[in-house]
Amino acid sequence: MEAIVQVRDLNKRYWNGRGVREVGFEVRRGDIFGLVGPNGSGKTTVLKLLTGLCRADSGDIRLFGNSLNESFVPAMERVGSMVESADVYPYMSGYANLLLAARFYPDLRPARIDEMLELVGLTPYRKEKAGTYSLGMKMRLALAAVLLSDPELVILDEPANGLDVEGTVELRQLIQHMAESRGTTFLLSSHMLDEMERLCSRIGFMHGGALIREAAIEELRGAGGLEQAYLAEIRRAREENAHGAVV
Ligand SMILES: Nc1ncnc2c1ncn2[C@@H]1O[C@H](COP(=O)(O)OP(=O)(O)OP(=O)(O)O)[C@@H](O)[C@H]1O
Repeated sequence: MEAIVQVRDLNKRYWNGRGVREVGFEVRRGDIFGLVGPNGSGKTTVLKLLTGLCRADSGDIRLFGNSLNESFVPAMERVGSMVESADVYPYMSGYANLLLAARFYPDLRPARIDEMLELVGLTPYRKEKAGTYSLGMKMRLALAAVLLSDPELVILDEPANGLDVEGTVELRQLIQHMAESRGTTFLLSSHMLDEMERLCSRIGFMHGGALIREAAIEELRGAGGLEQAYLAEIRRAREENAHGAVV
């Protein structure tokens, strides 16, 4: 399977000395790759580096084979992302928000906006100002904007944040449907281990700015599940840290 995301020796150090170091992984077409790890372990930083929201100190990022440094536009044109914020314009209706997002894609069929509103369950609220939406509804609207252009790679930071149970299940079904039917590739981060176990095909464990393990979900399920593996990995990394190992 074609590698859609290739990350090698990625380093980013913020002014306070924290960030990510020597991160490397690959995501293949149709994979649903989940990054998990404690608060501050570097998940969002990796996703920000991959979407050009911040610049790496060193390392190589390739999306669809195009280097982010050398060919940013070809690397990003088939990517949809929602990292750090699910921004919506509060004084515009849900529909108008999507209309605004659609201006970046001149070839988009107008009906696509209605389809996306239906997909994320916002059709009944399409005329209401997005400022009146709940957190979960704003998340759904932002997700609809990400999916408008039918991206081949979707990068989402904590996508289930603020979603209710039904919304979480719908999001999972939507992601799985897109991965299976269209071969859409997903790179996600989340703290919801149960959800990640149900959804993802591969998991990357982050700790202290490093990617400490990568595993197929079947391997983790066979060995007692994601939560158990997660706790064991984090404990091991902390112990190694305490003994002076670089983690
Ligand atoms: N703009 C910034 N300036 C300085 N330090 C930062 C900045 N952004 C992140 N950091 C630090 O880099 C480290 C990684 O943060 P990051 O947000 O990537 O972690 P995370 O795994 O996404 O955390 P969470 O699960 O809490 O969202 C943390 O120690 C954080 O304090």
